[in-house]
Amino acid sequence: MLKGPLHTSKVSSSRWFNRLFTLVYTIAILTLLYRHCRNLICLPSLTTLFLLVADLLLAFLWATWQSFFMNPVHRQVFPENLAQVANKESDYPGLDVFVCTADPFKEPPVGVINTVLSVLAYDYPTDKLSVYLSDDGGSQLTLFAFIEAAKFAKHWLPYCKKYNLLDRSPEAYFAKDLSPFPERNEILAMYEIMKSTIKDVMDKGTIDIDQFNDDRTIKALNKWTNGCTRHQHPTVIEVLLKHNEDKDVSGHYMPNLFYLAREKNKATPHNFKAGAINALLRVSEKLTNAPIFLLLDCDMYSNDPKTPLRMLCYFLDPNIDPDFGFVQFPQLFNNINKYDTYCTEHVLENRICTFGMDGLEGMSFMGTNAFIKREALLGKPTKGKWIWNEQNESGYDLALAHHVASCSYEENTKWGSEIGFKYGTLVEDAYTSFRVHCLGWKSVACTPDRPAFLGNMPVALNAFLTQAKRWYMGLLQVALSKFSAITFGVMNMNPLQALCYAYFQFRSFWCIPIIVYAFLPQLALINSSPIFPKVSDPWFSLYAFLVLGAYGKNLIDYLVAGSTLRKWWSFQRMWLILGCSTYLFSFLDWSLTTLGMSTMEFNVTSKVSDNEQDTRYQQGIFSFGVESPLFESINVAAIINLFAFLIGIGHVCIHNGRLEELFGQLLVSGFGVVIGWPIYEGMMLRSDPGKMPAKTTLKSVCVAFFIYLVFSWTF
Ligand SMILES: O=c1ccn([C@@H]2O[C@H](COP(=O)(O)OP(=O)(O)O[C@H]3O[C@H](CO)[C@@H](O)[C@H](O)[C@H]3O)[C@@H](O)[C@H]2O)c(=O)[nH]1
Ligand SMILES: [Mn+2]
Repeated sequence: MLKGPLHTSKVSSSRWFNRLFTLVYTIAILTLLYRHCRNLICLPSLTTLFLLVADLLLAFLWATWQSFFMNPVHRQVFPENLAQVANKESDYPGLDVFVCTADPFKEPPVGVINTVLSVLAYDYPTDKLSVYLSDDGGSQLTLFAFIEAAKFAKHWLPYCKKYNLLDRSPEAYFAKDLSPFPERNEILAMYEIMKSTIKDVMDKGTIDIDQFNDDRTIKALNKWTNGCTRHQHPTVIEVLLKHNEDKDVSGHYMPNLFYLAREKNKATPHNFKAGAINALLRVSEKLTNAPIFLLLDCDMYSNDPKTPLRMLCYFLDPNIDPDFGFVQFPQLFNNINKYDTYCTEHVLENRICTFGMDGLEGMSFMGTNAFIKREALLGKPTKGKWIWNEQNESGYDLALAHHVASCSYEENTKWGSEIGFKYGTLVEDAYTSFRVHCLGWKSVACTPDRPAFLGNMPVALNAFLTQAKRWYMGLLQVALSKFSAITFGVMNMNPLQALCYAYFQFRSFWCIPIIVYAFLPQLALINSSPIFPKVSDPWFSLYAFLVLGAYGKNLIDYLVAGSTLRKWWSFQRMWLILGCSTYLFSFLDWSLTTLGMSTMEFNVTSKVSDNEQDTRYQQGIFSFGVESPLFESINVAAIINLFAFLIGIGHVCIHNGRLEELFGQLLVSGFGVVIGWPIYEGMMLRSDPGKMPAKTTLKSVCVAFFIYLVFSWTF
């Protein structure tokens, strides 16, 4: 019996209010759908059909969203009680950390080094800790950078531990003006030298091996022969730091640090990040085989060295279910502005989806920041207490590790289909998580006050919309496959949990109702044709209830989640922007890929910062700047709304009695205009480099005019 708990959980008391709201709102939705069906039968029209389809989809997506509110759970961990189950550090299980990078130019190595150093310096027994860097760019430059990083680590780790620093990413640490310790300036100087050495090599783009005189470096860098490219190269595994051999400057052993570039050739699909993780799983199994691994994106540095102790509160709990599979920490970012302009803080995902799923079968895996039981990727949970194998201390077989990282290794195996991370989608994380939960594994969310990990989000609109397009296209691939949440999921997991997954998988479907409501009422308004009930009609109050209820509830959710009114407003704007662009284009991408007219591509998000864009973003100003079809569709919607609103005002001024009939449409287009303000500014009122390119604006005006003409004939 434990004296103090390792973790506790509490079901949120707000669930009763939410359940009641869901019930009342469901009745209102059904009433509206009844009205559409009745209208369609009595007075069939294309407009009613569009409204019915849009509202049916809204109802479906709304229903999936409700599942997060049915049983939210909040948990707490007590690492201070760990000593009861593991009284010495040598009782801790081994931990392998996987850090993925894919392109030294989009993901500058210095940033990746910061992530790696922040985990190498974890407060975890060094003989139990191994860090693997997966370099999917197969780049000599990255390896070079890490040879330098390994040298710096021998100074950095003892410094962190001596002063018990909280910030163990050097960049984050030096950015803060903390009270200086005696060695601070010396370490800072070393860090700056490392940075400039790497920068020089990056600027040149090649490495002159002759300049080195130590054999180990020469041997490692010589693995790149002339014909090597990022798409064609042999497996490279380098042991950069070896426990039991490499010591830091204070004489303590270092954790292991491995560099891995799996073999690539053009004939074998490499399956993007999922392929990289699977190679990591196999290689690490041959080298250190820790029972738990932590997966990190290269820009997600650790912000708290005690994080592994928090996850141990679950893994070491003697009473934990044997089907317990992973602990997910939230994805938080350190560059979000106070308006959350692009809604990249993901307030609802982090504060509602997380706890909502945690109370069902467990938080979904997010691609990074998760500590996962190795077994959870190898098959179904086994019954009985979890027993792990001790790490392989007797040395390891590097030749075997090379073998399992080769292109041909996965041929005719279950890797990617039954075991490891799953292939066939651009969102290996959401899909693998879904399949793992379907097998019966459980998970929890761990949300300490001090963020466990911090990363960066894009600060230019096109970069974010493109990144999100990749996510939603990937999710669509799952939604419309035989592993869809609403078919396979409902049959293989708690149906509410399946609905949670459906909420993500079907997100692109938002584009249909959003586009219907961004164009139909407006075009009808331009043609002075009413489509909503008159203000005096009792049906109008139903609409009013539905709209106010949805927006009001959403605002409450935002505020209860600890966010602000301003951020909520940005969310409303981005929801419509995504609906008119990203969601729509992810459908297009999905169609082209499914028809075989385009191949699936994982475009790595650039982590290079641009000062001008950063400044603009911090001021809450949109960065458009580049020509993009994603902007065109947003502009067209904005133009139509403005035009409709002005014409609508004209109609009601000329014909006194029309206000009652057209009120709903005026309101919708007026809302469009208010919410679209930054877009009008970008098109007409700004002259800085972040404005909307004139060519994009011009194209949008032409398309908007064309749509106007077509609809003028139909109404
Ligand atoms: O072929 C590839 C492509 C990407 N990556 C790595 O994958 C990570 C994520 O890539 P990024 O471009 O940063 O994508 P994001 O959209 O920011 O990533 C989110 O979405 C991904 C796909 O759903 C998840 O894998 C990530 O964990 C999640 O943070 C990065 O570390 C990359 O280096 C690879 O290792 N190999
Ligand atoms: Mn990323």
